[in-house]
This record gives sequence, C-alpha cells and structure tokens, in this order.
Amino acid sequence: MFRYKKLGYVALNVTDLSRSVPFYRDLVGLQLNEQVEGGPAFFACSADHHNVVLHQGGEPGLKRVGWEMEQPDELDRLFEHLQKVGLNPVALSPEECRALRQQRTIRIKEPFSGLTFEFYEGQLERGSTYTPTVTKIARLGHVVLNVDRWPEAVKFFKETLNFRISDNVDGFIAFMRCFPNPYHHSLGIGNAAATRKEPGLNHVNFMVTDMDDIGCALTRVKRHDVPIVFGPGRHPPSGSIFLYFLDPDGMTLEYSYGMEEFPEERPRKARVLEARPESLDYWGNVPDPRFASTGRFEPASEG
Ligand SMILES: CC(C)c1ccc(C(=O)O)c(O)c1O
Ligand SMILES: [Fe+2]
Repeated sequence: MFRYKKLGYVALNVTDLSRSVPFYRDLVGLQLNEQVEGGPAFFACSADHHNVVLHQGGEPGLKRVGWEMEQPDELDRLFEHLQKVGLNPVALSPEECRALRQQRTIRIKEPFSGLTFEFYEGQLERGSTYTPTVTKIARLGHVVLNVDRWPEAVKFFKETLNFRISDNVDGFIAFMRCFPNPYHHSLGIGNAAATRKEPGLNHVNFMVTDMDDIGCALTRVKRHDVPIVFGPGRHPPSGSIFLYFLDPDGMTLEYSYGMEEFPEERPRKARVLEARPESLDYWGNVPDPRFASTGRFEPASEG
C-alpha cells in the first residue's frame, strides 16, 4: 500500500476575500505567501508554499483537500491503485501543477463528500520559510468532514485510501491518521446524521507549539469579538488542549496543543469511546450550536 507524508493543504471558499485574508493572516497567524490579483490567496504555516488556500466563492465551504505523499513512487502506486478500484484518478498537466506551485499532482472525486481530493509529490520550494507572528503554528493539523453514510465512508478511508483509525467516538466520529504519519489524526470523519448537522466542513485544525499559544489566542479572539464556539478544553481522544472559534463566514477553526503520536510498528489498538460529551472534553464544556455547522462541500467537477 502507498504511504503518505501529511495533510498538505485545505482550500476554502469564502464569501469576501478582502475580509478573510486579513483575518487568516492577522488573527489566525498564517503567512500570506502569494495572492494573484483577484485570485486565490495562498497561506502557509510551514516551509510549504501553501497549507490553506482561500478562494472567493458564493458561499462558504470546503473546496479541496490536498495530501502530500512520502515519496514520488508512492504517488505512482496510489495512481495505479485508484485506477484499479475505479476512482478514475486524473493527473494535472505540468502547467496546472506549476500554477498550483506543486510537483506532480493527481485528483479524484472522493465518493462520500463529493469533494476533490488531491495527492501530490511535494510543493515547490520557496527559499524562505514561515515566520510565526501572533501564534506559533506548528503545522496544519487536521480537517474534519461531516458526511452521510458514515460507516461506509470510514471503511472507504481505511480500506481504499490506507488511513488508520486511531479512535472512534461510537457512531459519531472516526479519528484517522494518514499512514505512516504519526499524529493521532489528520482526518476526522463525522457522522452528519448522528450530530444533526448537514454534510459539510466540520472544522480545520492548526496545531500550535506552546500551551501559551492557546492562552494568548483566547485573549486575542475575545479582544476582536471573534465567536468562541468550544473550549478551551482538553480532548480525551488525542489528549490535546483546544480552542475553537469562527472565521468571518462562520466556518469553525481549531487551535490545539499536544497530540498523541503513534509508532508505525505495533501501534495501540483504536478505542471506541462512549458517545457522550465527556468523550469530547475533559473540562466539561459543550460545543455552541454554531460549532461545525457552516461550510458546504464544493462538488468536484466531473472529468
Ligand atoms: C469535538 C471534535 C470533533 C474533536 C474531538 C476530539 C479531538 C481530538 O481528540 O483531538 C478533536 O481534534 C476534535 O476536533
Ligand atoms: Fe479537531
């Protein structure tokens, strides 16, 4: 089976780029690396060219999710596998890859969300890296999707895309790592029906370097009247300390500090946690109704 390096980037649709660009730069603390006049804004929180791309759209949502493979030949292995299972992978042209500042890239339509999932060898080097400002973001951590047909979707990610389950909250959410990346989860699959949410984006997570980054973020978002929708608290599944807040369109973002890491060989077995609030927060908070409720999946274009 093929091996991933990491969750590479998420592309979001926002309804007002001129409002969201300063928010993601100055409040979230991402570095704006490139913005083509009137076009998408490319942000990073690592040496990559982009970990978040904002597109102007008619409604807020998740446009695309990109995964970096461990080695170039993993992309070949993946391409062959996706062809074999009938997912019709499409390779982007060299011009398309260059425009995205990415090396060889392939795409599929992920059958449960309908989203474009992208897989690539790497991004083009920039020669300079990310300089933290308001928050020392360590990496883009994870993306969580709310889907229908949850058991089938989890099975698909496990069996077809070689993700490993780290933990489940029984019938509600599966936390999955992109093998052999060690972090507890880079992808979460939430059960839309069980959580009474529409299918769509649940949240995007950024892992931070220090506990102080969480405390300072709390002060900062309060000062700017940014809605806090869950936390601060500590998650039982991954052990991380968290804070969730809303972007200007109401999409949910999370900062988290500390996360269990799994060895490649002989990892612990996935647990099934009871479906109750205590499985989401040791500190006794419950999410605000606005948590994870905004962000439509942009359907992948056919062909
Ligand atoms: C409440 C959400 C879905 C959640 C629960 C647990 C973790 C974790 O263990 O890290 C998360 O990251 C979450 O976003
Ligand atoms: Fe999360």
